[in-house]
Amino acid sequence: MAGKQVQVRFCVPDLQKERANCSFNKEEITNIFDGGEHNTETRRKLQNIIFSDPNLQDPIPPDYMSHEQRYENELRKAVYVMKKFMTDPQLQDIGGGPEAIKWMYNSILRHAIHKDGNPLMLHFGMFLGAIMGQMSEEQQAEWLPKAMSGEIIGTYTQTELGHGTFLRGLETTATYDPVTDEFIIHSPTITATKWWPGGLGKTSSFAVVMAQLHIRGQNYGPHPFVVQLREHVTHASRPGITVGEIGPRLGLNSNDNGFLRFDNVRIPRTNMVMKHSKVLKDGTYVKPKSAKLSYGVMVLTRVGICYDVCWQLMRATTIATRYAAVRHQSELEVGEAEPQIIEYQTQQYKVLPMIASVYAIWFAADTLRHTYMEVQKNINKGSDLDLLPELHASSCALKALFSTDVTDGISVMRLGCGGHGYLASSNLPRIYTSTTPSQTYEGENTVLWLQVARFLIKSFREASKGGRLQPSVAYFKNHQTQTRRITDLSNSGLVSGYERSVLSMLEAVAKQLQQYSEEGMRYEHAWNACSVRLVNVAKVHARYIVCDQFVKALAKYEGSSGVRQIMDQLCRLYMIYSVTNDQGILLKSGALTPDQCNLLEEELGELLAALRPEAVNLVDAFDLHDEVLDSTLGAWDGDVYNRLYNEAMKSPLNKVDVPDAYYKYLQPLMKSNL
Ligand SMILES: CCCCCCCCCC/C=C\CCCCCCCC(=O)SCCNC(=O)CCNC(=O)[C@H](O)C(C)(C)COP(=O)(O)OP(=O)(O)OC[C@H]1O[C@@H](n2cnc3c(N)ncnc32)[C@H](O)[C@@H]1OP(=O)(O)O
Ligand SMILES: Cc1cc2nc3c(=O)[nH]c(=O)nc-3n(C[C@H](O)[C@H](O)[C@H](O)COP(=O)(O)OP(=O)(O)OC[C@H]3O[C@@H](n4cnc5c(N)ncnc54)[C@H](O)[C@@H]3O)c2cc1C
Repeated sequence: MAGKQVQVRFCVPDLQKERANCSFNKEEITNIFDGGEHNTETRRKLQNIIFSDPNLQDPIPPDYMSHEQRYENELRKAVYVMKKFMTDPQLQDIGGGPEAIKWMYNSILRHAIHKDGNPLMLHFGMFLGAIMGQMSEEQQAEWLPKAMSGEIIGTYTQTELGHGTFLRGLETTATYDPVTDEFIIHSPTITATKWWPGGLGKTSSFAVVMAQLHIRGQNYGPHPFVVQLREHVTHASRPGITVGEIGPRLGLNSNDNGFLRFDNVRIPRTNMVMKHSKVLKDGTYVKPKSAKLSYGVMVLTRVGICYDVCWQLMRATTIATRYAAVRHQSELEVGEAEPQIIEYQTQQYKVLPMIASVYAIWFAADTLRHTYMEVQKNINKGSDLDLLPELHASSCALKALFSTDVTDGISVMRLGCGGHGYLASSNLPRIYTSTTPSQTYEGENTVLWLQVARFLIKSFREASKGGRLQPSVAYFKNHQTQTRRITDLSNSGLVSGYERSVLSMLEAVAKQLQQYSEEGMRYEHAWNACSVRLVNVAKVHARYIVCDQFVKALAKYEGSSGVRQIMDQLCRLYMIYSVTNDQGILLKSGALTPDQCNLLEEELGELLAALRPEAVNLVDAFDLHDEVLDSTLGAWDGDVYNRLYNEAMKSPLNKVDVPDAYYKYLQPLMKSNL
């Protein structure tokens, strides 16, 4: 248990001092992030088993491996994990088997096993997600056992060379042939080549393929189909299939992201993924309740990404906070001992708001997950889909906001560790390169912001007519009666300040849209001409959601008073950090005055000072195992300098005193200059 470990494990004196006085029950916080005591226990058991298994160690640090070695090493571990979970009696005790594998790959532990991506990620994430969320019961009975056991490995292939964002522009076709009861999957152009899917290059034998459904010359839009790409046993690509890997990326280089082309590949009609839309044998198309239901896997993954980036921020803040307590630099008072860098207010301003952000993200992600589950329940019951626009807008807003906040936050954590933060052994560079693509995949963020803006403008117009509003925009109903100024600076006052700012921004942009329309501009062009403003208002609305959810989550919290108190402080910090960052917007909308901004800035300084003594305890409470952190700067013991030195010794260049390259290049140069 983390609390007990504190008593017995070695750590450097600086961290001992930090840990000596903790005002709250760390274990209670650990349980929040695990989703309950039982989950904490399960995770710890799992990590004890996984991290003591020599087969899951890397033979050399992955940074020193070639492209092929990295892929092979991660695939080896992923397959080993699958087999181990199926057979190891220790794991059966804690609910082993396929469900546990899925559980683990959708938890923070996957970042510990696979440090730079994992060839089976898309299999466990989106392929299984498509089977479970998009297939009929009959189809699930056929495909799920095969996918769960690893008999088939799949991925989700949607993006093409020519189109990622604009789904309706996909060029891959699935043309129904009623004579043979088959679909013909085809890539008509170079730009129709599927491009990017994880695990596609060399790993997957099957794929869910998004293709334009054509029946008797009519295009019914993008639909998902299951296509076999590689032969059983030999794994050779099948006739009509051209498949391979797309080459090195900024990060996630073990994912074998791939390309895929189809040359009139025939699949049975029943391989169309048919929970929502169907094609009958005679070619009749059965419409879904909503055309957007086939986008459901993307929505689920956007929810998953909110958690995933939260875990990445937990890792980065743990590393940077512990390092800030161990690192001494400069002088606060002339002639005095060099202080821990965490004593500098500017350093506190780097780490503490990011620790608070972890909580903010977690609570908002949890609410989003519940909305997702409610919509799923309604879909399965066949009841109305009223909440679908809410789910779409909120999942777009939170995925876009969190992926940006966390990527920026990790960058701040790296800078907060000075030069050592730039070392691969700090793990901050890899945490960064694994997180930044979340701003692009599963919907490029600007595009998602524009989807949110579309929802806001629609809702704003609905509110003016006194129409029904979705939960996240229920506050629009007051928009005509409210004065803009807020008078109290409490959390609920600040949330209200955000509401008023969104409404003020919407009013202005709606007016501009209207004006362009009156001047004869087509709506789409007017929209484009206003899109910078539209993105801005979407961002402020997203921040409003997160602040609102944080306050609401604490209002419901029933734990100990110590934890409650520290979370109240973190919530306050998150609110003031957000509002002061956005003060230009809140001032412009008239929600705040400059004097109020000054008061908030003063309070921010006081909060940083109040939370400073708890910083290390707060990140300890995330309970991240050293293997999850994988960092010279962030390990629990704080033995930073020995770890840095030992890691440097692993550089292959240090195997010999004088490398061959010296004799080849430098020596001739140096000799010629003698
Ligand atoms: C512990 C918890 C949970 C565990 C979960 C596990 C999940 C795994 C998590 C793993 C985490 C991390 C690993 C990630 C690995 C990376 C994988 C990356 C994979 C990919 O990138 S796959 C490809 C993704 N591609 C995209 O996202 C493309 C983006 N584009 C689109 O989504 C759409 O094209 C669009 C931009 C939304 C536009 O679509 P379209 O042109 O059709 O629509 P319009 O703009 O015309 O709007 C029409 C109308 O439809 C509404 N709408 C659009 N989309 C949806 C939707 N999904 N749902 C509901 N409604 C939708 C839109 O609002 C319009 O409505 P309106 O007319 O205004 O009423
Ligand atoms: C690491 C990684 C993993 C991936 N994994 C998968 C996977 O497993 N399966 C899969 O199918 N795909 C995958 N993708 C692809 C990913 O989903 C797309 O890259 C993403 O959806 C963005 O699409 P795009 O690349 O076409 O960008 P584009 O849409 O071409 O974006 C380029 C620029 O154009 C702008 N833009 C585009 N449209 C608009 C618009 N309507 N309004 C305003 N601006 C616009 C964008 O904001 C952006 O600035 C992955 C990508 C990455 C990086």
